[in-house]
Amino acid sequence: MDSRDTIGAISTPPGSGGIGIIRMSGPDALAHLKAVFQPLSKTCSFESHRLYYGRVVHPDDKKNLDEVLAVFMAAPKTYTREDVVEIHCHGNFLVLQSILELLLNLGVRLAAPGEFTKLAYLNGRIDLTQAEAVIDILSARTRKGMDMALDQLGGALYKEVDAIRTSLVQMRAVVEVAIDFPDEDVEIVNYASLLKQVRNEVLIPLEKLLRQAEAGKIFRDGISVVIVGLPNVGKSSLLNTLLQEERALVTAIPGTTRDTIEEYLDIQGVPVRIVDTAGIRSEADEVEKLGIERARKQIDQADLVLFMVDGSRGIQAEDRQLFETVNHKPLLVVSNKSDLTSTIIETGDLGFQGDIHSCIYISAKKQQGIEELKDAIFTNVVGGKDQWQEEGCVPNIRHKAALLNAKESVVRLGEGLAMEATSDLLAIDLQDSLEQLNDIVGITTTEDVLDVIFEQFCLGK
Ligand SMILES: Nc1nc2c(c(=O)[nH]1)N(C=O)[C@@H](CNc1ccc(C(=O)N[C@@H](CCC(=O)O)C(=O)O)cc1)CN2
Ligand SMILES: Nc1nc2c(ncn2[C@@H]2O[C@H](COP(=O)(O)OP(=O)(O)OP(=O)(O)O)[C@@H](O)[C@H]2O)c(=O)[nH]1
Ligand SMILES: [Mg+2]
Repeated sequence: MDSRDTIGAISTPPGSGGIGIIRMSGPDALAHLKAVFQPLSKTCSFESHRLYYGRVVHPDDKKNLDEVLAVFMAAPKTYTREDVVEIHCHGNFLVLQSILELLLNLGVRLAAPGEFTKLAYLNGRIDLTQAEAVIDILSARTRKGMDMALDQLGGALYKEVDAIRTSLVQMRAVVEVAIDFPDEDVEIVNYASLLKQVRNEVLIPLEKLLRQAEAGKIFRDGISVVIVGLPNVGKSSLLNTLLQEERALVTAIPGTTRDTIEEYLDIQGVPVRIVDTAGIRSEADEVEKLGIERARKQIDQADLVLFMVDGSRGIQAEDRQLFETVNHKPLLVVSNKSDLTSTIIETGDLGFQGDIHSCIYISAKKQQGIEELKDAIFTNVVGGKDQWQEEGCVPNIRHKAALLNAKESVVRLGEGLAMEATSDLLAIDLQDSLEQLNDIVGITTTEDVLDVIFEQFCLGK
């Protein structure tokens, strides 16, 4: 990436919206704006961080491309720390494309996905965890996920990792003095106090972050829940009730759902991908058979299976046969149509080993028992509400891998201190753990890791 060129992109999603924004960053951003922008006020001096009203006009034929608001933001107080220009157009993708094309013809380079945010990171406005938080914000599917990402964007994770880093740097200085003056009479390394510092300032905070990564994982990554059962038990009705929307066709004819249907749901902050499937039966036509194949694939990938039976009919031989084929997955038995009769479903009769809470009685049609079902899903995947007591930032999978490596070195360091090992040995473990933490915040992160991170962005961010 040549820091001297000026990049540009459409920063709003394709499609129509109220406003669409084109963004440029780089030393020529203002010159390019001046080339295409015709102010409608007499006093347009492009003062930094001021919106100006005007038109974008083609420099050659003076064709009016749109009525816009434009802003110039002078470096370094900008998103990228370079000069930034935004042109706020009407939210029509054709308008945005023609203006972007004009700018590209003037010499602007089309930005790579995430390049604006990468500049913000490379120019030191944010650290790598904050850049990653921007991705999480764009992809958050629940308010809780959003809140977690905003905390991280605010530097919550950076601060915790940085505090541990500071402590390691301090200890390294002590140990290095000892390496430089090996014959010093006074004992430079106080093993007992260093050991205490390692435990309190490094090991305990590392373990806390690792616990938070584990507990928060579900809110970050979400889960996949698939509704499985014989035809006509009410699977699609449940999907519709959960979504509060007539998403799937519901009829009294068995075999209504042919393809799998997936949607997203927020269950107490957990992003849940919920999949409705074709009812599974042996005598199925060609199309239905393909649907059943798809259902099987979804079951394989699912974190949780909702095994639905028609409670008004009780458990049938076919239910039992189907159950055997999904019994290896984590599952909840859902007895539907509780509005008709209140048969007690013996989950043992299915061959189910779970506890009695594993059968939930609902009426998808009358919307009864739905909250209980959501609670059961939440408890099943989070393992009871008590486990999510700890607040605080949630390291992602990349951070977690580095934290585990850091912990390994720190444990070794602790052992070294307990044995009063030589300073150069201690220094190696100190350095190893420090490097892992440097990787998290992006001090020493390699180019290929950065590529993987910033490729996840969409264009214009
Ligand atoms: N129009 C618009 N809206 C937007 C953004 C944007 O770039 N443009 N954002 C981004 O995509 C987000 C806001 N994030 C931003 C973060 C930092 C700065 C920024 O200029 N920071 C300067 C301080 C500016 C000041 O103090 O006035 C800095 O940190 O030095 C701007 C936007 C969401 N909304
Ligand atoms: N009384 C009653 N009827 C229900 C309930 N849920 C679904 N039904 C009815 O059961 C029939 C089948 O419902 P669907 O939701 O289409 O069942 P499905 O499991 O998706 O069926 P397939 O797609 O064919 O596998 C429809 O006539 C629904 O109105 C319920 O809770 N109570
Ligand atoms: Mg259906």
